[in-house]
Amino acid sequence: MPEKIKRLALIGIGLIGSSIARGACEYGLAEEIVVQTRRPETLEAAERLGLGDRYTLSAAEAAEGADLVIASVPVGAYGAVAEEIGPVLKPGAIVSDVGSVKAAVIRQVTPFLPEHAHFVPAHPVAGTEYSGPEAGFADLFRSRWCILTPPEGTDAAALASVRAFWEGLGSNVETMTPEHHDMVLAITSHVPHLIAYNIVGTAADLEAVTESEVMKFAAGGFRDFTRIAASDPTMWRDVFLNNKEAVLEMLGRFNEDLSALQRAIRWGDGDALFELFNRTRAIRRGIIAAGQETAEPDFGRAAAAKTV
Ligand SMILES: NC(=O)c1ccc[n+]([C@@H]2O[C@H](COP(=O)([O-])OP(=O)(O)OC[C@H]3O[C@@H](n4cnc5c(N)ncnc54)[C@H](O)[C@@H]3O)[C@@H](O)[C@H]2O)c1
Ligand SMILES: O=C(O)C(=O)C[C@]1(C(=O)O)C=C[C@@H](O)C=C1
Repeated sequence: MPEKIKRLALIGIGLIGSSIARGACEYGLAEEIVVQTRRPETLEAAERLGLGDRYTLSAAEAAEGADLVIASVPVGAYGAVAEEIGPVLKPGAIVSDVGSVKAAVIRQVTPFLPEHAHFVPAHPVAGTEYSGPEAGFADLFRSRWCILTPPEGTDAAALASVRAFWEGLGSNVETMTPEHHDMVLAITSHVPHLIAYNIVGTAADLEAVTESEVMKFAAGGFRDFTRIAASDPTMWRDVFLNNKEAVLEMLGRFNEDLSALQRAIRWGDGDALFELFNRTRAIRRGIIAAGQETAEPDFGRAAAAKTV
């Protein structure tokens, strides 16, 4: 059991912030939780759901006197949050985030934090296509990776404290550089989302495919793409704008491999197609065998449905 955080401030209380609140409460990780969000309606929803002990619309008020501040806002908004909370952070306060992109968030946040505070960037690699405080659930992070990307010279005790917090939520914690994180996540998360947005957009644009037909025949693969393509537009706009280089690099590789597949189809090269499909099937089976995924993933839908 990690040492309890005395005062935990949560800035932003959507899917991720509210899941942290629920998990921290369920696993007894904090003595007091202060919840902040910008919109009164969202704050009221958080209060109705009992996600914290105190509620405020001011990030500075939430962060004042907090031992650990975790911001869970869109990737493009962390700088503004840091600017607001920087002046009120107490000596030794730890600031963290959950952004899906790391280098850009570190660039935004660092200039606004005082010397006496510690910044430990984090990214829980767990989510769903839902957003808002109702969508969260305590076990979202259980058995999922949480990647910490501490800048050089990060205070060891602050790093240990953030690691213990995420382990307390059930995550497996790994550390890496922000640049490496952004490259890995570009291919495992960001490009897959772009592909989903693109294929659903293309299908919807095709004249012959009316919206009702898209829904009517969306039973298998396409339906899975529509789930991903339902993810929050603000969040994903910010991810692509802030991980531009890595995404463009991975898209280049992706396009080359897609052209090779196009060529194999054009020239009837069944062996090339079979070899790739066989290899990718083995990858999926390896993931299931390693216990990282069930054969029929539910992506937290059952848990989210209970709370909505
Ligand atoms: N959704 C996922 O699957 C997932 C997974 C891991 C990490 N993340 C990261 O978590 C963060 C939050 O995502 P989420 O899914 O909880 O989103 P969400 O839309 O459910 O919640 C976002 C929260 O940020 C607040 N917010 C929105 N714009 C803001 C702004 N300009 N300034 C201050 N606050 C603002 C909203 O009021 C809300 O409280 C993002 O950085 C995202 O990259 C998301
Ligand atoms: O399961 C989903 O719906 C997700 O998209 C979660 C997912 C992912 O790509 O794996 C999305 C973005 C986050 O930064 C981390 C996790």
